[in-house]
Amino acid sequence: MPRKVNYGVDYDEDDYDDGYEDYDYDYDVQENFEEPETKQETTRPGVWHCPICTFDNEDSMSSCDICGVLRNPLVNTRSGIKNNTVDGMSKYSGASIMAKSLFESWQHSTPNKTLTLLQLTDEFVMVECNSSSPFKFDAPSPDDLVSKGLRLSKAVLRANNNKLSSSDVTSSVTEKKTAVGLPSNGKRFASSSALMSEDSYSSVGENASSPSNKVQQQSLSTSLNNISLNVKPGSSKNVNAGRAISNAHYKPEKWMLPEPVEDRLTQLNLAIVGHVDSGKSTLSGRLLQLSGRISQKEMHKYEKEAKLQGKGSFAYAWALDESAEERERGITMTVAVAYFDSKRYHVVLLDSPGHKDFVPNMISGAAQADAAILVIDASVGSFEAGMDSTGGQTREHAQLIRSFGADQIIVAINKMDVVEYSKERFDAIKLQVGTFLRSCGFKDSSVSWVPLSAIENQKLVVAASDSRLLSWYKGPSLFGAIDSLRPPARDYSKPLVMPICDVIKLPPQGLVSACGKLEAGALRNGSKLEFHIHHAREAARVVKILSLLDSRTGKVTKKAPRCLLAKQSAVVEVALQEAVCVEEFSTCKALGRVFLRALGRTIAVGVVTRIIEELRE
Ligand SMILES: Nc1nc2c(ncn2[C@@H]2O[C@H](COP(=O)(O)OP(=O)(O)OP(=O)(O)O)[C@@H](O)[C@H]2O)c(=O)[nH]1
Repeated sequence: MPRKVNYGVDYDEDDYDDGYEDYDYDYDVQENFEEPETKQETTRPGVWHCPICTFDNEDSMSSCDICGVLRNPLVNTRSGIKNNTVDGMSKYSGASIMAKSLFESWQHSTPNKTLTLLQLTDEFVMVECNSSSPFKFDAPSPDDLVSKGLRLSKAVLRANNNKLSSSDVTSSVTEKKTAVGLPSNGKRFASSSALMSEDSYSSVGENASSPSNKVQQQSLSTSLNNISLNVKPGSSKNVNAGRAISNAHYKPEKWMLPEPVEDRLTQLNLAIVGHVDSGKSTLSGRLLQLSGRISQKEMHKYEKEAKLQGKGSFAYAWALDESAEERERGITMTVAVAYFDSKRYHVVLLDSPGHKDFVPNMISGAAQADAAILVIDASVGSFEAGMDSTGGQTREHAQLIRSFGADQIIVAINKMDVVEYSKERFDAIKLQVGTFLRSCGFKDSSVSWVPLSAIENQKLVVAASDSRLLSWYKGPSLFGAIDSLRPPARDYSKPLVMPICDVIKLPPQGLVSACGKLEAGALRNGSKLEFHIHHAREAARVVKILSLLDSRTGKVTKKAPRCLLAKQSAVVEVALQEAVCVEEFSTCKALGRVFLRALGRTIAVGVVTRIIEELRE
């Protein structure tokens, strides 16, 4: 429906460099928009229908189990409250679906090839590209898969470990006990131990002996603590010395360095994240359709099928949400992967689940991301639910994305049609989210804002046609914002590091397949490898809180505090139940980022500063 038009962009062009101390961390900003009338829920016996996300909740629920919106009118639901969480998570392996798609991506560049981890030879893990048939991905839970793969790798590594000389490997295999520094506070450190830019991290890592440099931090939030891991003196010396020597001696072979090829698009792993029902899958489906990856015929099919199931509004989402349960529930449960080309990039789109129960699956996507689109539902109630400090996935996803190293983010303020393309609403959301993103460690210059409507195709590829949006926004479309992202840096000259996102066992042949994102180095047939699994989940125990830190200066303010409160920063020692592969952040950023979760919530983010006890069996 064509409407009126008006004016222009209000991009922040501030370049923040490392001036984190300049930020205003008080992000509990009051909004100054007028609340449009809220929609009324509809009810059927035993269930009430959420007016925002259309989910049918049990009558006992006082707020929507999917999007968190309060029931309207609020009904007394104290008796017989049942936690109607989404179950079946373990049946869906986001990682495996992602693995499948990543193999497809591999095929994209090298047709008819799959990446197969064949076996450990006497000395090395061999990775080979062959034309074996695709794997089966009817996998159990992602974490089961990863830990199974980890165990298997560990077992074989143990058997072969004594044959791996320091010149063959460049980093530690496993660690068991670590000390974690928890800087909290939602603020970044201005100096060595404050929340830093990635460059700052590197330089700090070189001076790890300085007390103020022992803890390095990454993105923080006001509700989160930051963590970093330490090693006991002595053992760390040997561990790090060995690593430094082998890295210093490393010389990439000629084939490892990329040849400048014109006309080849740079690959960009782009995670689509955000609160449940904000429209991530719909937006992803739209992007695929507009970039020609979904044909009109396919789209008609999705529309027809979605209508038949009474889920007409989910037609675009169906392109990504492929399982029957996802479609029936109208939510994404696993990371879906799709591809499209923009002018500059071959985009690998990682559509993440927004529901709180599937944050572990979302993490699989976040770990692969070079950049992210944070989708925000502009409608009244939904945006606020996403920003809720206790359960809002807008906040949690932004923190996780940043803590995995993606420092560029596009904020897609979606469903602008629902708020009549109101500039006031857009500005209020931008103010609140912008302050929060700064507290997570995003520089203003690395954040772009696009008001859009995925359903009405406003501002996705071309200029808006709705006059109300056109009247005040003349900035880039979502495609334009994607093309404005900085290309990801891949360090080909360093030794190979490939954190594994998925491991699939092929029992008949006794083979194990693995896939992951190459963080550094290069890979080809017969490459000698060391595998790291960096988003494995492992039970851990806080052994002791070593010191509290001033979150601005990073200086120790108190030794051995008895407890750690929200927003505080600290160095904490953590013991893991089983060994996992990690590196100190100064050695390898990708393997040095950690976060702690408890009771289904992310409670702290930070980095590994020291490995205390290394398991080398
Ligand atoms: N009015 C309006 N509705 C939208 C828009 N984008 C998505 N929706 C609707 O929002 C609902 C949820 O959309 P999804 O794409 O499934 O949301 P999601 O964020 O992928 O959901 P999860 O992955 O389960 O978190 C659907 O009914 C969509 O039709 C939009 O721009 N405007």
